[in-house]
Amino acid sequence: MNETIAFIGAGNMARSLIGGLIADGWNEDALWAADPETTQRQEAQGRWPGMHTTGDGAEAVAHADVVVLAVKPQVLGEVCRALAPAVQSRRPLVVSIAAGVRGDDIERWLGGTLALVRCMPNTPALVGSGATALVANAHVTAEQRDLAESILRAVGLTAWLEDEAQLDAVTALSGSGPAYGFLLIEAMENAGTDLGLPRETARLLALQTVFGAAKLALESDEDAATLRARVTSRGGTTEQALAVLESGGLRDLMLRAMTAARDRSRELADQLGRD
Ligand SMILES: NC(=O)C1=CN([C@@H]2O[C@H](COP(=O)(O)OP(=O)(O)OC[C@H]3O[C@@H](n4cnc5c(N)ncnc54)[C@H](O)[C@@H]3O)[C@@H](O)[C@H]2O)C=CC1
Ligand SMILES: O=C(O)[C@@H]1CCC=N1
Repeated sequence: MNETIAFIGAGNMARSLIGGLIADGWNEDALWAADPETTQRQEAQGRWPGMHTTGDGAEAVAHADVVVLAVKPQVLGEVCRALAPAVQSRRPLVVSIAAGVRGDDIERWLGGTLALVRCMPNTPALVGSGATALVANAHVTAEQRDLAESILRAVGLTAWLEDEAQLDAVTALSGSGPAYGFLLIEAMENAGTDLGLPRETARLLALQTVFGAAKLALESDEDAATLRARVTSRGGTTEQALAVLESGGLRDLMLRAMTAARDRSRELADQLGRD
Protein backbone atom coordinates (compact mmCIF):
# COMPACT_ATOMS: atom_id res chain seq x y z
CA MET A 1 0.00 0.00 0.00
CA ASN A 2 1.57 3.30 -1.15
CA GLU A 3 1.01 6.79 0.22
CA THR A 4 -1.27 8.82 -2.05
CA ILE A 5 0.47 11.50 -4.10
CA ALA A 6 -1.37 14.37 -5.82
CA PHE A 7 0.45 16.12 -8.66
CA ILE A 8 -0.74 19.68 -9.20
CA GLY A 9 0.10 20.18 -12.86
CA ALA A 10 0.40 17.19 -15.21
CA GLY A 11 3.07 18.61 -17.53
CA ASN A 12 6.53 17.35 -18.49
CA MET A 13 8.12 17.11 -15.07
CA ALA A 14 5.02 15.69 -13.37
CA ARG A 15 4.70 13.00 -16.05
CA SER A 16 8.39 12.08 -15.71
CA LEU A 17 7.96 11.66 -11.97
CA ILE A 18 4.75 9.65 -12.38
CA GLY A 19 6.44 7.42 -14.99
CA GLY A 20 9.38 6.85 -12.65
CA LEU A 21 7.17 6.02 -9.68
CA ILE A 22 5.10 3.54 -11.68
CA ALA A 23 8.23 1.91 -13.14
CA ASP A 24 9.41 1.63 -9.51
CA GLY A 25 6.25 -0.30 -8.61
CA TRP A 26 4.12 2.54 -7.18
CA ASN A 27 0.42 1.69 -7.33
CA GLU A 28 -1.38 3.74 -10.04
CA ASP A 29 -4.44 3.90 -7.80
CA ALA A 30 -2.37 5.91 -5.27
CA LEU A 31 -1.62 8.66 -7.78
CA TRP A 32 -3.68 11.74 -8.68
CA ALA A 33 -2.90 14.35 -11.34
CA ALA A 34 -4.76 17.67 -11.43
CA ASP A 35 -4.54 19.89 -14.48
CA PRO A 36 -7.07 22.32 -16.02
CA GLU A 37 -5.96 21.28 -19.55
CA THR A 38 -8.02 18.35 -20.85
CA THR A 39 -5.25 17.31 -23.25
CA GLN A 40 -2.73 17.06 -20.40
CA ARG A 41 -5.13 14.95 -18.35
CA GLN A 42 -5.91 12.71 -21.33
CA GLU A 43 -2.20 12.22 -22.02
CA ALA A 44 -1.61 11.10 -18.41
CA GLN A 45 -4.77 8.97 -18.23
CA GLY A 46 -3.93 7.29 -21.56
CA ARG A 47 -0.52 6.23 -20.25
CA TRP A 48 -1.64 5.23 -16.76
CA PRO A 49 -5.30 4.18 -16.88
CA GLY A 50 -5.36 3.26 -13.18
CA MET A 51 -4.33 6.76 -12.06
CA HIS A 52 -6.90 9.40 -11.03
CA THR A 53 -7.09 12.64 -13.00
CA THR A 54 -9.12 15.75 -12.29
CA GLY A 55 -9.45 19.36 -13.34
CA ASP A 56 -9.94 20.31 -9.70
CA GLY A 57 -6.73 20.50 -7.65
CA ALA A 58 -8.65 20.61 -4.34
CA GLU A 59 -10.23 17.22 -5.14
CA ALA A 60 -6.76 15.70 -5.63
CA VAL A 61 -5.41 17.34 -2.44
CA ALA A 62 -8.33 15.94 -0.44
CA HIS A 63 -6.96 12.41 -1.06
CA ALA A 64 -3.25 13.15 -0.71
CA ASP A 65 -0.50 12.32 1.78
CA VAL A 66 1.91 14.21 -0.50
CA VAL A 67 1.10 17.15 -2.79
CA VAL A 68 3.66 17.77 -5.54
CA LEU A 69 3.51 21.32 -6.92
CA ALA A 70 4.47 20.94 -10.60
CA VAL A 71 3.14 24.08 -12.27
CA LYS A 72 5.20 26.92 -13.76
CA PRO A 73 6.71 29.30 -11.17
CA GLN A 74 4.74 32.26 -12.55
CA VAL A 75 1.36 30.66 -11.72
CA LEU A 76 2.37 28.97 -8.47
CA GLY A 77 1.16 31.82 -6.22
CA GLU A 78 -2.31 31.81 -7.74
CA VAL A 79 -2.47 27.98 -7.74
CA CYS A 80 -1.41 27.78 -4.07
CA ARG A 81 -3.91 30.39 -2.92
CA ALA A 82 -6.71 28.45 -4.61
CA LEU A 83 -5.57 25.23 -2.90
CA ALA A 84 -4.96 26.74 0.56
CA PRO A 85 -8.26 25.65 2.19
CA ALA A 86 -7.89 22.06 0.96
CA VAL A 87 -4.21 21.91 1.99
CA GLN A 88 -4.85 23.39 5.44
CA SER A 89 -7.64 20.94 6.10
CA ARG A 90 -5.63 17.88 4.90
CA ARG A 91 -2.09 19.04 5.96
CA PRO A 92 -0.13 16.77 3.59
CA LEU A 93 3.61 16.92 2.94
CA VAL A 94 4.06 19.54 0.19
CA VAL A 95 6.84 19.02 -2.36
CA SER A 96 7.59 21.89 -4.73
CA ILE A 97 9.63 21.33 -7.89
CA ALA A 98 9.20 24.94 -9.08
CA ALA A 99 12.41 26.80 -9.94
CA GLY A 100 13.07 30.07 -8.11
CA VAL A 101 10.14 30.10 -5.68
CA ARG A 102 11.08 30.24 -1.99
CA GLY A 103 9.58 27.92 0.58
CA ASP A 104 8.42 30.80 2.82
CA ASP A 105 6.37 32.22 -0.04
CA ILE A 106 4.81 28.83 -0.80
CA GLU A 107 3.84 28.37 2.86
CA ARG A 108 2.40 31.90 2.98
CA TRP A 109 0.34 31.31 -0.20
CA LEU A 110 -0.86 27.97 1.21
CA GLY A 111 -2.12 29.71 4.34
CA GLY A 112 0.53 29.01 7.01
CA THR A 113 3.26 26.68 8.24
CA LEU A 114 3.42 23.27 6.57
CA ALA A 115 5.86 20.42 6.08
CA LEU A 116 7.54 21.51 2.84
CA VAL A 117 10.31 20.02 0.72
CA ARG A 118 11.68 22.15 -2.12
CA CYS A 119 13.59 20.39 -4.81
CA MET A 120 15.22 20.98 -8.17
CA PRO A 121 14.98 18.04 -10.59
CA ASN A 122 16.02 18.09 -14.27
CA THR A 123 14.60 16.77 -17.54
CA PRO A 124 16.73 13.58 -17.80
CA ALA A 125 14.23 12.43 -15.15
CA LEU A 126 12.15 11.57 -18.23
CA VAL A 127 14.52 8.66 -18.90
CA GLY A 128 15.23 7.78 -15.27
CA SER A 129 18.58 9.62 -15.25
CA GLY A 130 17.59 12.79 -13.41
CA ALA A 131 19.59 14.61 -10.76
CA THR A 132 17.62 16.27 -7.96
CA ALA A 133 18.69 18.31 -4.95
CA LEU A 134 16.21 18.60 -2.08
CA VAL A 135 15.86 20.76 1.01
CA ALA A 136 13.37 20.25 3.83
CA ASN A 137 11.91 22.88 6.15
CA ALA A 138 11.81 22.45 9.93
CA HIS A 139 8.32 20.88 9.91
CA VAL A 140 9.28 17.86 7.79
CA THR A 141 9.52 14.59 9.77
CA ALA A 142 12.14 11.90 9.08
CA GLU A 143 9.43 9.72 7.49
CA GLN A 144 8.35 12.57 5.23
CA ARG A 145 11.98 13.16 4.19
CA ASP A 146 12.22 9.50 3.18
CA LEU A 147 8.93 9.77 1.31
CA ALA A 148 10.04 12.88 -0.64
CA GLU A 149 13.34 11.20 -1.44
CA SER A 150 11.65 8.03 -2.66
CA ILE A 151 9.57 10.08 -5.13
CA LEU A 152 12.59 11.84 -6.64
CA ARG A 153 14.87 8.78 -6.45
CA ALA A 154 12.39 6.99 -8.71
CA VAL A 155 13.72 9.17 -11.56
CA GLY A 156 17.43 9.34 -10.75
CA LEU A 157 20.02 10.52 -8.25
CA THR A 158 19.11 12.63 -5.20
CA ALA A 159 21.17 14.87 -2.89
CA TRP A 160 19.97 16.72 0.24
CA LEU A 161 21.00 20.31 0.96
CA GLU A 162 21.02 21.99 4.36
CA ASP A 163 20.55 25.53 3.07
CA GLU A 164 17.67 26.50 0.78
CA ALA A 165 19.74 29.34 -0.72
CA GLN A 166 21.97 26.69 -2.35
CA LEU A 167 19.07 25.67 -4.59
CA ASP A 168 19.82 28.72 -6.77
CA ALA A 169 23.28 27.27 -7.50
CA VAL A 170 21.77 23.82 -8.07
CA THR A 171 19.35 25.33 -10.57
CA ALA A 172 22.36 26.82 -12.40
CA LEU A 173 24.26 23.50 -12.31
CA SER A 174 21.91 20.56 -12.76
CA GLY A 175 18.52 22.23 -13.31
CA SER A 176 19.64 24.16 -16.39
CA GLY A 177 22.66 21.90 -16.98
CA PRO A 178 21.06 19.48 -19.47
CA ALA A 179 20.85 22.46 -21.86
CA TYR A 180 24.63 22.99 -21.57
CA GLY A 181 25.14 19.32 -22.42
CA PHE A 182 22.82 19.62 -25.44
CA LEU A 183 24.67 22.74 -26.62
CA LEU A 184 27.99 20.89 -26.38
CA ILE A 185 26.51 18.00 -28.38
CA GLU A 186 25.17 20.40 -31.04
CA ALA A 187 28.55 22.15 -31.28
CA MET A 188 30.45 18.84 -31.62
CA GLU A 189 27.99 17.58 -34.24
CA ASN A 190 28.25 20.80 -36.27
CA ALA A 191 32.05 20.87 -36.06
CA GLY A 192 32.24 17.21 -37.11
CA THR A 193 30.00 17.98 -40.10
CA ASP A 194 32.15 21.01 -41.01
CA LEU A 195 35.18 18.72 -40.90
CA GLY A 196 33.59 16.46 -43.52
CA LEU A 197 31.59 13.78 -41.66
CA PRO A 198 28.04 12.85 -42.69
CA ARG A 199 25.66 14.69 -40.28
CA GLU A 200 24.00 11.54 -38.93
CA THR A 201 27.37 9.95 -38.21
CA ALA A 202 28.59 13.14 -36.52
CA ARG A 203 25.39 13.29 -34.45
CA LEU A 204 25.64 9.71 -33.23
CA LEU A 205 29.36 9.95 -32.46
CA ALA A 206 28.86 13.22 -30.54
CA LEU A 207 25.96 11.80 -28.52
CA GLN A 208 27.63 8.52 -27.64
CA THR A 209 30.89 10.29 -26.76
CA VAL A 210 29.26 12.68 -24.28
CA PHE A 211 27.14 9.84 -22.84
CA GLY A 212 30.19 7.54 -22.64
CA ALA A 213 32.33 10.19 -20.92
CA ALA A 214 29.65 10.80 -18.26
CA LYS A 215 29.08 7.04 -17.75
CA LEU A 216 32.83 6.37 -17.47
CA ALA A 217 33.27 9.23 -14.97
CA LEU A 218 30.28 8.06 -12.91
CA GLU A 219 31.51 4.47 -12.77
CA SER A 220 35.17 5.35 -12.14
CA ASP A 221 36.89 6.06 -8.82
CA GLU A 222 39.04 8.65 -10.59
CA ASP A 223 38.13 12.30 -10.99
CA ALA A 224 37.35 13.97 -14.32
CA ALA A 225 40.79 15.62 -14.52
CA THR A 226 42.52 12.20 -14.26
CA LEU A 227 40.23 10.65 -16.86
CA ARG A 228 40.86 13.65 -19.13
CA ALA A 229 44.62 13.23 -18.73
CA ARG A 230 44.27 9.59 -19.85
CA VAL A 231 42.75 10.70 -23.19
CA THR A 232 45.44 13.33 -23.67
CA SER A 233 48.55 11.75 -25.20
CA ARG A 234 51.66 13.91 -24.98
CA GLY A 235 52.19 15.56 -28.35
CA GLY A 236 48.88 14.13 -29.59
CA THR A 237 45.56 15.44 -30.90
CA THR A 238 43.58 16.01 -27.67
CA GLU A 239 46.34 18.25 -26.32
CA GLN A 240 45.84 20.55 -29.31
CA ALA A 241 42.05 20.68 -28.87
CA LEU A 242 42.21 21.27 -25.10
CA ALA A 243 44.75 24.09 -25.56
CA VAL A 244 42.23 25.85 -27.82
CA LEU A 245 39.38 25.34 -25.31
CA GLU A 246 41.49 26.51 -22.33
CA SER A 247 42.91 29.56 -24.11
CA GLY A 248 39.38 30.41 -25.30
CA GLY A 249 38.38 30.64 -21.63
CA LEU A 250 35.95 27.70 -21.39
CA ARG A 251 36.23 27.47 -17.57
CA ASP A 252 35.62 31.17 -17.05
CA LEU A 253 32.79 31.09 -19.58
CA MET A 254 31.10 28.27 -17.64
CA LEU A 255 31.45 30.21 -14.39
CA ARG A 256 29.91 33.29 -16.00
CA ALA A 257 27.07 31.26 -17.52
CA MET A 258 26.22 29.55 -14.24
CA THR A 259 26.49 32.82 -12.30
CA ALA A 260 23.96 34.36 -14.71
CA ALA A 261 21.59 31.40 -14.19
CA ARG A 262 22.05 31.54 -10.39
CA ASP A 263 21.34 35.28 -10.38
CA ARG A 264 18.20 34.81 -12.49
CA SER A 265 16.95 32.19 -10.05
CA ARG A 266 17.40 34.68 -7.17
CA GLU A 267 15.77 37.45 -9.16
CA LEU A 268 12.74 35.24 -9.99
CA ALA A 269 12.40 34.35 -6.31
CA ASP A 270 12.48 38.04 -5.34
CA GLN A 271 9.93 38.97 -8.03
CA LEU A 272 7.54 36.09 -7.36
CA GLY A 273 7.88 36.55 -3.60
CA ARG A 274 6.37 40.04 -3.92
CA ASP A 275 3.19 38.41 -5.25
N1 LIG B 1 11.56 21.80 -17.44
C1 LIG B 1 12.63 21.75 -16.67
O1 LIG B 1 13.80 21.57 -17.11
C2 LIG B 1 12.48 21.86 -15.21
C3 LIG B 1 11.30 22.33 -14.66
N2 LIG B 1 11.19 22.47 -13.31
C4 LIG B 1 9.99 23.03 -12.73
O2 LIG B 1 8.90 22.13 -12.93
C5 LIG B 1 7.69 22.88 -12.98
C6 LIG B 1 6.84 22.37 -14.13
O3 LIG B 1 7.57 22.52 -15.33
P1 LIG B 1 7.19 21.69 -16.64
O4 LIG B 1 6.61 20.37 -16.26
O5 LIG B 1 8.36 21.78 -17.52
O6 LIG B 1 5.99 22.63 -17.20
P2 LIG B 1 4.74 22.23 -18.09
O7 LIG B 1 4.27 23.49 -18.71
O8 LIG B 1 5.05 21.05 -18.96
O9 LIG B 1 3.65 21.75 -17.01
C7 LIG B 1 2.93 22.62 -16.19
C8 LIG B 1 1.48 22.13 -16.15
O10 LIG B 1 0.76 22.91 -15.19
C9 LIG B 1 -0.56 22.98 -15.65
N3 LIG B 1 -1.32 24.00 -14.91
C10 LIG B 1 -1.44 25.34 -15.16
N4 LIG B 1 -2.26 25.90 -14.25
C11 LIG B 1 -2.65 24.90 -13.40
C12 LIG B 1 -3.50 24.85 -12.26
N5 LIG B 1 -4.16 25.92 -11.82
N6 LIG B 1 -3.66 23.66 -11.63
C13 LIG B 1 -3.03 22.56 -12.08
N7 LIG B 1 -2.21 22.55 -13.16
C14 LIG B 1 -2.05 23.71 -13.81
C15 LIG B 1 -0.42 23.24 -17.12
O11 LIG B 1 -1.61 22.97 -17.84
C16 LIG B 1 0.72 22.28 -17.48
O12 LIG B 1 0.22 21.02 -17.86
C17 LIG B 1 8.09 24.35 -13.10
O13 LIG B 1 7.83 25.01 -11.88
C18 LIG B 1 9.57 24.33 -13.38
O14 LIG B 1 10.26 25.41 -12.78
C19 LIG B 1 12.18 22.08 -12.46
C20 LIG B 1 13.34 21.57 -12.95
C21 LIG B 1 13.61 21.45 -14.35
O1 LIG C 1 15.03 27.44 -17.35
C1 LIG C 1 14.36 27.36 -16.30
O2 LIG C 1 13.98 28.40 -15.72
C2 LIG C 1 14.00 26.00 -15.72
C3 LIG C 1 14.60 25.80 -14.37
C4 LIG C 1 15.67 24.79 -14.56
C5 LIG C 1 15.48 24.30 -15.91
N1 LIG C 1 14.53 24.93 -16.52
